[in-house]
Amino acid sequence: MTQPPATPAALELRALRKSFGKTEIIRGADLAVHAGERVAIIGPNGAGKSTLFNLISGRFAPTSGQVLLHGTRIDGRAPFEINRLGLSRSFQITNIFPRLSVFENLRASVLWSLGYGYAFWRRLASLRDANERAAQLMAMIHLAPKRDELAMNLTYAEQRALEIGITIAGGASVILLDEPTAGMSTTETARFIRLIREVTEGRTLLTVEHDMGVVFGLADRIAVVVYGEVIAFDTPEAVRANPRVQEAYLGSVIAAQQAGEG
Ligand SMILES: Nc1ncnc2c1ncn2[C@@H]1O[C@H](COP(=O)(O)OP(=O)(O)OP(=O)(O)O)[C@@H](O)[C@H]1O
Repeated sequence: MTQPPATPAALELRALRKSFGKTEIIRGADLAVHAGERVAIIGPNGAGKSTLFNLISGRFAPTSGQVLLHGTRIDGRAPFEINRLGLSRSFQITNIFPRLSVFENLRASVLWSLGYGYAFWRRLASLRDANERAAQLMAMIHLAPKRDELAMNLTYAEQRALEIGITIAGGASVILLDEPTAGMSTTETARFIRLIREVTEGRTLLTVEHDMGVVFGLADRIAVVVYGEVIAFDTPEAVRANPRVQEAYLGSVIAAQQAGEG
């Protein structure tokens, strides 16, 4: 009997390498993320985490190796093409239009994802669909009470929630979040982790994160990047107990956090 083909990983990196000039920053990274998994990428400063995100989202082309989205090669493609294939990235620097309301921001993202500008004959139907979808998104990110508030007048945490709404507006199956809770208070962070869990339910999430509380609260698996390589990719418990990770990174981070708390 022939085996049915295995479902491809939602996102896969194969022997990925990236050099800037003569300096190799990503040195053969391998990673396979299952559909529906939430993965945090951690590692010391300068390890190459942002570069990996830039390679995955199409900002940089790799020097060699492959990036696959649901089995389709996306390395070297333009960011908007990768977005159309179902991968959406949110930045620390926001994509929000400050002078548009919450609802208008969401609707603009939905319309963009529908290719509104190119299908004006579908205008009325699209607009109705977009309004409905924007309203759904607004409820998901708990900003319905702020429907008509200009984005510039939201609190920082609300702006980050809106950013997540914009990121998922197109229905992407794979979401990349860059330090989603950076700059938030402890209470806001806890609330935001719950929000991220809710809105990414059924999707695949990759996040770059420095806050170990967020990492251990959010991730099903953790990828540890050190010096341009994925040195461990496992459950939070296994990563925490991994001697190589302890030595290369986590030992010092946990010690620093404990010293900070003490
Ligand atoms: N466009 C670029 N040109 C040249 N060097 C770059 C470029 N982008 C990143 N680098 C270098 O690549 C290395 C890895 O940077 P990267 O930002 O990916 O690390 P990181 O793990 O995200 O670090 P951090 O945790 O501090 O954000 C750094 O030495 C950085 O200077």
